[in-house]
Amino acid sequence: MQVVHLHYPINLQRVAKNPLVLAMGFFDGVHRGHQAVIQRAKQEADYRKLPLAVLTYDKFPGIVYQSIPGRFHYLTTLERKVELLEQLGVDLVYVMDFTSHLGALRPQEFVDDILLKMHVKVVVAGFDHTYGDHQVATMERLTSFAQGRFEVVTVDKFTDDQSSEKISSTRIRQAIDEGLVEQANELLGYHYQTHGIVVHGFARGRTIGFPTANVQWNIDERLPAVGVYAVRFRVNQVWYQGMASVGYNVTFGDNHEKTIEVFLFDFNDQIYGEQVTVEWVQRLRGEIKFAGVEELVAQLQQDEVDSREILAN
Ligand SMILES: Cc1cc2nc3c(=O)[nH]c(=O)nc-3n(C[C@H](O)[C@H](O)[C@H](O)COP(=O)(O)O)c2cc1C
Ligand SMILES: Nc1ncnc2c1ncn2[C@@H]1O[C@H](COP(=O)(O)OP(=O)(O)O)[C@@H](O)[C@H]1O
Repeated sequence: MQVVHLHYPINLQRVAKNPLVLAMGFFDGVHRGHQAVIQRAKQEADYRKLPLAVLTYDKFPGIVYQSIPGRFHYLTTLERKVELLEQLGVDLVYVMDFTSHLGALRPQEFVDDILLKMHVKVVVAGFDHTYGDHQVATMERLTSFAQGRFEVVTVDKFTDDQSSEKISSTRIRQAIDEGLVEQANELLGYHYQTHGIVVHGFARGRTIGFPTANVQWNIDERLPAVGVYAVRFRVNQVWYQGMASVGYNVTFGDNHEKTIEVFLFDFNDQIYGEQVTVEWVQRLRGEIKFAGVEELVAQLQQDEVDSREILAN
C-alpha cells in the first residue's frame, strides 16, 4: 500500500493517473462504522477492477475549525490508521494537510480541485460525512456537485447491536476517557492499543516482586483513564499477557507525572528502549492509595489472578 501526502492546491505530479474508487473521511479509530464504509468501497473497487484509495487528513479538522482546549488526543495516529486501512485492503492513502484554506473550500471547489484531480470514478462515504460547510457539503448534494462525472455511494448509519446509537469516534473517545475499554473495544471491532517505548522508572517494581515496564507512550495517542487493566503486550513481535497501571503510584506519592506501568506474566528480560504495544483488554479497578507496600503487593497478587483468568478466555 502507498501513502501520499498532499497539500492544497494539490500537486498533480503526486496523484495517481488512473481511475480509482475513493473512500473519504477522517476515520479516527477506523471503528466498525468506518470499516463498513471502507468495505463497501472495496466492493465497488473490486467489482470495477479499480484500485481503492482513501482520502483522509493529517490532523483532526476540529483543530482548524475551533479552539480545542489542550492537545488533541487521537484513537489512532496516522501510522496506526494506515496499518488498519491496509488490513482492510486499501491500495492507496492520500493524507491531505488540513489547513484553513482547505477547510474554507466551497463544496464545488472541493469536488473540482480535489476529487476530480484524483480521477475518482466512485466516491464512498458515510451518511453524515461533510467535506466543507455542514449545511451544504452533504453527501446528498455531492451528486449534484459531481455533475455526472463520478458516482456517489452513501453508506448508512452503522449502529451498535445493543442500542440504535451511531458508532462514532466521539463515543469511543468518551469510553476511553472513562476507562471503559471493553465498550471501546466492542465499538472499534478490535482491541484498543497504545504504542510507545520502554523507559526507566524508579526501579522499585523489582524490589516488591512486580517489575514493571514503564511505557513512554506516543503523546498524540489517547490514553485510557487512570486505573488498572488486564492487557496484552507486544515486544519484539511476541505477544505476552500482563496487567497495567495507568496512574501516579499514589501509594509512594513521589510520581507526579502520569505513567503506564506493565507487569508481564511469565517474563524475565530487559526491554528498555524497545518499541512496544499495549492492548487494553479489560478494566479491573481504579487506582488505590494503600497504607503501605504490603497492602499494595497483596492487591497486585489479586490483580494477577484476575487478569490471568480474564486473559485465558
Ligand atoms: C497492575 C498494577 C496495578 C497497580 N496499582 C497501583 C495502585 O492501585 N496504587 C498504587 O499506588 N500503585 C499501583 N501500582 C504501581 C506500583 O506502585 C508501581 O508498579 C511501583 O511503584 C513500582 O514502579 P517503579 O519501579 O516504576 O517505581 C500498580 C502497578 C501495577 C503493575
Ligand atoms: N515480568 C516483567 N514485567 C515487566 N518488566 C520486566 C519483567 N521482568 C523484567 N522486566 C524488566 O525490568 C524492568 C522494570 O523493573 P523495575 O524494577 O520496575 O524498574 P523500573 O520501573 O525503574 O524500570 C522492565 O523495564 C523490564 O526491562
